[in-house]
Amino acid sequence: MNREKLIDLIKSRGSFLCVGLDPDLDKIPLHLHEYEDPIFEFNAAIIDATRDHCVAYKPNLAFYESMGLFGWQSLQKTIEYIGESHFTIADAKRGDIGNTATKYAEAFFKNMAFDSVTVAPYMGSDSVKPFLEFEDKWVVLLALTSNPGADDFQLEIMDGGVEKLYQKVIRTSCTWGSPNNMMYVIGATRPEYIKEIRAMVPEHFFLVPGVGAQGGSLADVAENGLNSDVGLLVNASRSIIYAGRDEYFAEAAGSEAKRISAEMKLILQKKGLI
Ligand SMILES: O=C(O)c1cc(=O)[nH]c(=O)n1[C@@H]1O[C@H](COP(=O)(O)O)[C@@H](O)[C@H]1O
Repeated sequence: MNREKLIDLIKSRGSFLCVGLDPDLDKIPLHLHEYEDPIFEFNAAIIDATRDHCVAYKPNLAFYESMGLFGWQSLQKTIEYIGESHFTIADAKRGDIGNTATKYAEAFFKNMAFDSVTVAPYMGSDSVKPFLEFEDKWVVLLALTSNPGADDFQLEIMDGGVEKLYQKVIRTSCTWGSPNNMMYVIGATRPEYIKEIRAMVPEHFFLVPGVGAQGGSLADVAENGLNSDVGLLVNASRSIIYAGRDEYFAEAAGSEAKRISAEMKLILQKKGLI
Protein backbone atom coordinates (compact mmCIF):
# COMPACT_ATOMS: atom_id res chain seq x y z
CA MET A 1 0.00 0.00 0.00
CA ASN A 2 1.43 3.39 -0.90
CA ARG A 3 1.40 6.48 1.29
CA GLU A 4 -1.46 8.16 -0.54
CA LYS A 5 -3.71 5.14 -0.11
CA LEU A 6 -2.76 4.82 3.56
CA ILE A 7 -3.62 8.46 4.23
CA ASP A 8 -6.92 8.11 2.33
CA LEU A 9 -7.78 5.04 4.38
CA ILE A 10 -7.04 6.82 7.66
CA LYS A 11 -8.93 9.98 6.74
CA SER A 12 -11.95 8.20 5.27
CA ARG A 13 -12.25 5.94 8.32
CA GLY A 14 -11.40 8.66 10.82
CA SER A 15 -9.16 6.20 12.61
CA PHE A 16 -5.45 5.57 12.92
CA LEU A 17 -5.84 2.39 14.95
CA CYS A 18 -3.64 -0.62 14.36
CA VAL A 19 -4.87 -3.84 15.96
CA GLY A 20 -2.04 -6.05 17.16
CA LEU A 21 -2.69 -9.72 16.44
CA ASP A 22 -0.64 -11.36 19.21
CA PRO A 23 -2.63 -14.56 19.81
CA ASP A 24 -1.64 -16.78 22.72
CA LEU A 25 -3.12 -20.30 22.99
CA ASP A 26 -3.18 -19.93 26.78
CA LYS A 27 -5.38 -16.85 26.53
CA ILE A 28 -7.80 -17.53 23.70
CA PRO A 29 -11.26 -18.85 24.64
CA LEU A 30 -11.40 -22.59 25.32
CA HIS A 31 -14.10 -23.36 22.78
CA LEU A 32 -11.72 -22.33 19.96
CA HIS A 33 -9.35 -25.14 20.88
CA GLU A 34 -11.78 -27.55 19.22
CA TYR A 35 -10.93 -26.12 15.79
CA GLU A 36 -8.11 -27.48 13.64
CA ASP A 37 -6.45 -24.04 13.67
CA PRO A 38 -7.53 -22.20 16.85
CA ILE A 39 -5.17 -19.29 16.23
CA PHE A 40 -6.60 -18.58 12.81
CA GLU A 41 -10.20 -18.94 14.09
CA PHE A 42 -9.38 -16.46 16.84
CA ASN A 43 -7.73 -13.99 14.45
CA ALA A 44 -10.53 -14.26 11.88
CA ALA A 45 -13.16 -13.47 14.53
CA ILE A 46 -11.11 -10.52 15.83
CA ILE A 47 -10.60 -9.22 12.28
CA ASP A 48 -14.33 -9.50 11.46
CA ALA A 49 -15.19 -7.59 14.63
CA THR A 50 -12.59 -4.84 14.28
CA ARG A 51 -12.07 -4.24 10.57
CA ASP A 52 -14.46 -1.27 10.38
CA HIS A 53 -12.71 0.48 13.27
CA CYS A 54 -9.05 0.16 12.36
CA VAL A 55 -6.77 0.79 9.39
CA ALA A 56 -3.95 -1.63 10.12
CA TYR A 57 -3.16 -5.04 11.58
CA LYS A 58 0.14 -6.00 13.14
CA PRO A 59 0.76 -9.68 13.79
CA ASN A 60 3.78 -10.11 16.04
CA LEU A 61 5.79 -13.01 14.63
CA ALA A 62 6.80 -14.38 18.04
CA PHE A 63 3.25 -15.56 18.66
CA TYR A 64 3.32 -17.58 15.43
CA GLU A 65 6.93 -18.73 15.31
CA SER A 66 6.56 -20.14 18.83
CA MET A 67 4.11 -22.66 17.36
CA GLY A 68 6.40 -23.89 14.59
CA LEU A 69 4.98 -24.86 11.22
CA PHE A 70 1.38 -24.54 12.46
CA GLY A 71 2.06 -20.98 13.53
CA TRP A 72 3.41 -20.05 10.11
CA GLN A 73 0.32 -21.55 8.51
CA SER A 74 -1.95 -19.56 10.85
CA LEU A 75 -0.02 -16.41 9.96
CA GLN A 76 -0.27 -17.05 6.21
CA LYS A 77 -4.03 -17.65 6.47
CA THR A 78 -4.43 -14.55 8.63
CA ILE A 79 -2.65 -12.26 6.21
CA GLU A 80 -4.70 -13.65 3.32
CA TYR A 81 -7.88 -13.17 5.36
CA ILE A 82 -7.07 -9.50 5.97
CA GLY A 83 -6.59 -8.98 2.24
CA GLU A 84 -5.71 -5.59 0.81
CA SER A 85 -8.25 -3.47 2.66
CA HIS A 86 -5.91 -2.73 5.58
CA PHE A 87 -2.25 -1.83 6.03
CA THR A 88 -0.34 -4.85 7.35
CA ILE A 89 2.78 -4.90 9.48
CA ALA A 90 4.88 -8.02 10.03
CA ASP A 91 6.24 -7.30 13.48
CA ALA A 92 9.39 -9.38 13.06
CA LYS A 93 12.08 -6.92 14.24
CA ARG A 94 14.56 -8.26 11.71
CA GLY A 95 18.07 -6.99 10.90
CA ASP A 96 21.06 -8.77 9.35
CA ILE A 97 23.74 -8.44 6.65
CA GLY A 98 22.56 -7.43 3.17
CA ASN A 99 22.01 -10.77 1.44
CA THR A 100 20.23 -12.14 4.52
CA ALA A 101 18.12 -8.99 4.81
CA THR A 102 17.03 -9.50 1.20
CA LYS A 103 15.77 -12.98 2.12
CA TYR A 104 13.88 -11.58 5.13
CA ALA A 105 12.32 -8.98 2.85
CA GLU A 106 11.31 -11.68 0.34
CA ALA A 107 9.77 -13.72 3.16
CA PHE A 108 7.42 -10.91 4.16
CA PHE A 109 6.93 -8.98 0.92
CA LYS A 110 6.96 -11.73 -1.73
CA ASN A 111 6.08 -14.98 0.02
CA MET A 112 3.59 -13.26 2.30
CA ALA A 113 1.92 -10.08 1.08
CA PHE A 114 2.73 -7.82 4.03
CA ASP A 115 2.91 -4.07 3.42
CA SER A 116 5.67 -3.53 5.95
CA VAL A 117 8.06 -5.16 8.38
CA THR A 118 9.57 -3.93 11.64
CA VAL A 119 13.36 -3.73 11.39
CA ALA A 120 16.09 -3.10 13.98
CA PRO A 121 18.54 -0.44 12.72
CA TYR A 122 21.59 -1.41 14.71
CA MET A 123 23.46 -3.30 11.96
CA GLY A 124 23.35 -0.18 9.80
CA SER A 125 22.29 0.89 6.32
CA ASP A 126 23.17 -2.29 4.41
CA SER A 127 20.94 -4.29 6.77
CA VAL A 128 17.94 -1.99 6.18
CA LYS A 129 18.20 -0.92 2.54
CA PRO A 130 17.28 -4.33 1.03
CA PHE A 131 13.82 -3.91 2.58
CA LEU A 132 13.44 -0.55 0.82
CA GLU A 133 13.82 -1.97 -2.67
CA PHE A 134 10.25 -3.23 -2.92
CA GLU A 135 7.62 -0.96 -4.45
CA ASP A 136 4.89 0.21 -2.07
CA LYS A 137 6.46 -1.73 0.80
CA TRP A 138 7.66 -0.13 4.01
CA VAL A 139 10.31 -0.44 6.68
CA VAL A 140 9.10 0.29 10.20
CA LEU A 141 12.37 1.10 11.95
CA LEU A 142 12.81 0.81 15.72
CA ALA A 143 13.74 4.27 17.02
CA LEU A 144 12.54 4.77 20.61
CA THR A 145 10.78 1.69 21.91
CA SER A 146 8.10 1.47 24.59
CA ASN A 147 9.83 -0.94 26.95
CA PRO A 148 11.77 0.01 30.12
CA GLY A 149 15.00 -1.30 28.49
CA ALA A 150 14.93 1.62 26.04
CA ASP A 151 16.74 3.48 28.83
CA ASP A 152 19.75 1.15 28.54
CA PHE A 153 20.93 2.30 25.09
CA GLN A 154 18.34 4.28 23.12
CA LEU A 155 18.12 7.12 25.62
CA GLU A 156 21.84 7.14 26.36
CA ILE A 157 24.30 9.67 24.96
CA MET A 158 26.86 7.42 23.29
CA ASP A 159 30.67 7.78 23.35
CA GLY A 160 30.70 11.20 24.99
CA GLY A 161 28.83 12.67 22.01
CA VAL A 162 25.91 15.04 22.18
CA GLU A 163 23.19 12.87 20.66
CA LYS A 164 21.16 10.13 22.22
CA LEU A 165 21.17 6.86 20.33
CA TYR A 166 17.56 7.16 19.12
CA GLN A 167 18.36 10.66 17.78
CA LYS A 168 21.34 9.32 15.87
CA VAL A 169 19.26 6.43 14.53
CA ILE A 170 16.61 8.83 13.20
CA ARG A 171 19.02 11.45 11.86
CA THR A 172 21.10 8.83 10.03
CA SER A 173 18.34 6.56 8.76
CA CYS A 174 15.96 9.22 7.46
CA THR A 175 18.08 9.50 4.30
CA TRP A 176 18.06 5.73 3.60
CA GLY A 177 14.45 5.80 2.54
CA SER A 178 11.80 8.48 2.42
CA PRO A 179 8.52 9.26 4.18
CA ASN A 180 6.98 7.11 1.42
CA ASN A 181 8.64 3.90 2.50
CA MET A 182 9.92 4.32 6.03
CA MET A 183 8.15 4.73 9.36
CA TYR A 184 9.55 4.86 12.88
CA VAL A 185 8.53 2.95 15.99
CA ILE A 186 8.09 5.43 18.83
CA GLY A 187 6.65 4.05 22.07
CA ALA A 188 3.48 5.59 23.50
CA THR A 189 5.02 5.27 26.95
CA ARG A 190 7.44 8.11 26.14
CA PRO A 191 5.17 10.94 24.97
CA GLU A 192 7.65 13.58 26.18
CA TYR A 193 9.94 12.61 23.29
CA ILE A 194 7.34 12.42 20.54
CA LYS A 195 7.18 16.17 19.99
CA GLU A 196 10.93 16.43 19.54
CA ILE A 197 11.01 13.45 17.17
CA ARG A 198 8.12 14.92 15.15
CA ALA A 199 10.23 18.08 14.72
CA MET A 200 13.17 15.96 13.49
CA VAL A 201 11.08 14.03 10.94
CA PRO A 202 7.95 16.09 10.23
CA GLU A 203 6.62 13.90 7.42
CA HIS A 204 7.30 10.32 8.47
CA PHE A 205 4.63 8.06 9.87
CA PHE A 206 5.16 6.77 13.40
CA LEU A 207 4.00 3.35 14.53
CA VAL A 208 3.17 3.90 18.19
CA PRO A 209 2.77 0.80 20.36
CA GLY A 210 2.21 0.97 24.10
CA VAL A 211 -1.32 2.30 24.60
CA GLY A 212 -3.63 -0.02 26.51
CA ALA A 213 -1.76 -2.80 28.33
CA GLN A 214 1.48 -0.76 28.64
CA GLY A 215 -0.33 2.34 29.91
CA GLY A 216 0.45 4.92 27.18
CA SER A 217 -2.07 7.71 26.53
CA LEU A 218 -3.66 8.16 23.11
CA ALA A 219 -4.36 11.84 23.81
CA ASP A 220 -0.70 12.55 24.64
CA VAL A 221 0.54 10.66 21.59
CA ALA A 222 -1.87 12.51 19.29
CA GLU A 223 -1.11 15.91 20.81
CA ASN A 224 2.60 15.51 20.12
CA GLY A 225 2.74 13.24 17.09
CA LEU A 226 0.04 14.20 14.58
CA ASN A 227 1.05 15.90 11.35
CA SER A 228 -1.05 17.23 8.49
CA ASP A 229 -1.29 13.71 6.95
CA VAL A 230 -2.14 12.32 10.42
CA GLY A 231 1.23 10.55 10.42
CA LEU A 232 0.38 8.09 13.17
CA LEU A 233 -0.59 4.45 13.46
CA VAL A 234 -1.34 3.71 17.10
CA ASN A 235 -1.21 0.03 17.99
CA ALA A 236 -3.03 -1.82 20.76
CA SER A 237 -2.77 -5.59 21.04
CA ARG A 238 -3.78 -7.22 24.36
CA SER A 239 -6.24 -4.52 25.41
CA ILE A 240 -8.27 -5.22 22.26
CA ILE A 241 -7.85 -8.91 21.50
CA TYR A 242 -8.32 -9.99 25.12
CA ALA A 243 -10.98 -7.41 26.02
CA GLY A 244 -13.22 -10.45 26.53
CA ARG A 245 -12.13 -14.00 27.27
CA ASP A 246 -15.41 -15.92 26.87
CA GLU A 247 -17.52 -16.85 23.83
CA TYR A 248 -18.26 -13.15 23.30
CA PHE A 249 -14.56 -12.28 22.94
CA ALA A 250 -14.96 -10.94 19.40
CA GLU A 251 -17.80 -8.60 20.38
CA ALA A 252 -15.68 -7.31 23.28
CA ALA A 253 -12.72 -6.74 20.95
CA GLY A 254 -14.97 -4.95 18.47
CA SER A 255 -16.36 -2.68 21.21
CA GLU A 256 -12.89 -1.78 22.46
CA ALA A 257 -11.63 -1.06 18.92
CA LYS A 258 -14.76 1.02 18.29
CA ARG A 259 -14.20 2.97 21.52
CA ILE A 260 -10.59 3.80 20.64
CA SER A 261 -11.41 4.70 17.05
CA ALA A 262 -14.24 7.00 18.20
CA GLU A 263 -11.70 8.80 20.41
CA MET A 264 -9.38 9.04 17.39
CA LYS A 265 -12.14 10.46 15.22
CA LEU A 266 -12.87 13.19 17.76
CA ILE A 267 -9.18 14.09 17.93
CA LEU A 268 -8.91 14.25 14.12
CA GLN A 269 -12.05 16.38 13.89
CA LYS A 270 -10.82 18.78 16.58
CA LYS A 271 -7.49 19.15 14.77
CA GLY A 272 -9.32 19.78 11.49
CA LEU A 273 -7.64 16.79 9.85
CA ILE A 274 -10.92 15.22 8.70
O1 LIG B 1 7.59 -3.01 17.20
C1 LIG B 1 6.61 -3.06 17.94
O2 LIG B 1 5.50 -3.23 17.49
C2 LIG B 1 6.80 -2.77 19.37
C3 LIG B 1 7.77 -1.85 19.68
C4 LIG B 1 7.83 -1.32 20.97
O3 LIG B 1 8.60 -0.43 21.25
N1 LIG B 1 6.96 -1.77 21.91
C5 LIG B 1 6.03 -2.75 21.64
O4 LIG B 1 5.24 -3.08 22.54
N2 LIG B 1 5.97 -3.29 20.38
C6 LIG B 1 5.01 -4.38 20.07
O5 LIG B 1 3.68 -3.86 20.13
C7 LIG B 1 2.80 -4.80 20.74
C8 LIG B 1 2.27 -4.20 22.02
O6 LIG B 1 1.32 -5.06 22.58
P1 LIG B 1 0.34 -4.60 23.78
O7 LIG B 1 1.20 -4.08 24.87
O8 LIG B 1 -0.37 -5.88 24.13
O9 LIG B 1 -0.58 -3.56 23.22
C9 LIG B 1 3.63 -6.08 20.92
O10 LIG B 1 3.47 -6.89 19.76
C10 LIG B 1 5.05 -5.58 21.02
O11 LIG B 1 6.00 -6.51 20.58
